[in-house]
Amino acid sequence: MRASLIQIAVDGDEPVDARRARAASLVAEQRDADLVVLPELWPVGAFAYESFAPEAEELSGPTHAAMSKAAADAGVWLHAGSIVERAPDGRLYNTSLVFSPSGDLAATYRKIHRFGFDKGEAVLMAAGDDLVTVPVPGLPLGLATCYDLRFPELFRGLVDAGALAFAIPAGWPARRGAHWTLLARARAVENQAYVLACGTAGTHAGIAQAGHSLVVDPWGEVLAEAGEAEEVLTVDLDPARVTTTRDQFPALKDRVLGTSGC
Ligand SMILES: NC(=O)CCC(=O)C(=O)O
Repeated sequence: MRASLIQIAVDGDEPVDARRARAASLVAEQRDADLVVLPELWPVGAFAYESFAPEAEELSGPTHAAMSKAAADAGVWLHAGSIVERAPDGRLYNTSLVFSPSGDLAATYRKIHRFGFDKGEAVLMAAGDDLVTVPVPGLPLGLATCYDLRFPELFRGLVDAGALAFAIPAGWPARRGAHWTLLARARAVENQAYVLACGTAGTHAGIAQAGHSLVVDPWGEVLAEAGEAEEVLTVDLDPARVTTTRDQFPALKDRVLGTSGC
């Protein structure tokens, strides 16, 4: 199984429509991949809070249309990163869209842990409350978004739901780049699962992005890591590696339920 992570640059001076068209053509080029992953809120920028409401879309909006076509053109499973979703009740969500190779919307995930404490996403958006896995053949994917990476209990829940890999789109700032790589490896090691962590490059709303998208195997080894600039990271995954890791070092079986509060 080949995965491509598209670490697209999200710069404030590029119009959203132009970036959407650019992302669609980058996805459509990934015909050799089985699975393609884009970052969090790449149309608008994860820290461009003032643009959230004006650029919010319905689930069936312009990003859905462009990504559905791109997935079908390339014939890939596409985790299209996330959009600012305007729900029918008017609330905004940070919502990930996953498309099948025929371009059908296979899953959505509304980010559970919102970033910003008492401002930004945490006050502008509503929180999701559903764990989501996607039955990608051979490699069931658990979904999480950016700040979710700091909450290990979410990932345990995804493992219990059958995930062998986690897809984590992000808009992670450069100033906490060390946390990004450390936490991505930790989630892989403790859950004995692949981590596909796709961030953004560029600078928007004055926040330089970390880049450094990475793919980590179930033993915690970094298989590939991007630099700071826009880049497509391609890596071959072996789903059997998850089961052999879990069989040969069966730490997940030693969990003592009830001690973690979940
Ligand atoms: N968009 C985000 O969720 C940012 C998360 C972040 O900056 C952090 O966890 O640190």
